[in-house]
Amino acid sequence: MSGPRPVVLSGPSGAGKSTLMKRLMKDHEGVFGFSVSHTTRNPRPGEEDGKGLNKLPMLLGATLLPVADALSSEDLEIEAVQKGIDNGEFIESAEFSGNLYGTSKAAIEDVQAKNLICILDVDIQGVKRIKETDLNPIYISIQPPSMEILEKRLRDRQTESEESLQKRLEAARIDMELSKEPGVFDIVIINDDLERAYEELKDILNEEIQKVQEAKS
Ligand SMILES: Nc1nc2c(ncn2[C@@H]2O[C@H](COP(=O)(O)OP(=O)(O)O)[C@@H](O)[C@H]2O)c(=O)[nH]1
Ligand SMILES: Nc1ncnc2c1ncn2[C@@H]1O[C@H](COP(=O)(O)OP(=O)(O)O)[C@@H](O)[C@H]1O
Repeated sequence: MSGPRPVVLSGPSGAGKSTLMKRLMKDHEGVFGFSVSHTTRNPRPGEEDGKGLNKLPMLLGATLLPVADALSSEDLEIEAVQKGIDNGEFIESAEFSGNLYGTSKAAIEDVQAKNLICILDVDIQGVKRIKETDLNPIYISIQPPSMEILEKRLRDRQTESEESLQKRLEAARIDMELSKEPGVFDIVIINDDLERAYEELKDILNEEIQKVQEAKS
């Protein structure tokens, strides 16, 4: 299959991946599609199940399984995701900050079937797992200018409890180190000034964007 290459966007929570991705999708209508992740994390206000532009639509695992009195609905969701993973329905999965996240093969196929550039937002563990597959995406890391600025952005976003925020900062330290390893990412973009970071992102994707636009015209 010779559709457009997918794009993996990775980097610490709070680095600005969603902000950049939403802008990219808005400015290039009909070019990108988002690989909708499955997760056991609780939805944030404004996030809706199964809707592409909302960051992380949830897998309502409980609806996929027979009712089991002994299990809470959260357990059922975890079990459903785990079952999908065990059945080989996921290209990758990882635990992040106490929650399970995964990319189903169907999520990617849905986007690729429309000949769109598939964007995957995954953590560094996901990047490593995707490297073992034949997906062949462009690997992009979005990094904050510093830990201090990252913490401020995460606090200002007001989406996390103190505990969740600390877990994200801990994961960010690891991510920032690993992203420096040569050969992991095609490009590391420091999201200091949003405009400049966005221009850099568009530049690296320019060739694939043009391919999709030409195929449509
Ligand atoms: N491996 C993997 N990581 C994911 C997936 N979806 C989201 N993530 C990562 O999980 C982390 C937390 O994501 P999220 O809960 O959306 O929080 P946010 O990044 O702070 O908005 C981020 O590093 C995401 O890149 C997925 O399907 N697989
Ligand atoms: N370049 C930037 N300058 C200042 N604030 C930013 C910048 N990029 C993103 N933000 C803000 O930082 C917060 C985290 O960004 P977000 O896109 O949610 O990160 P991620 O998806 O990587 O977790 C958001 O509140 C966003 O508005």
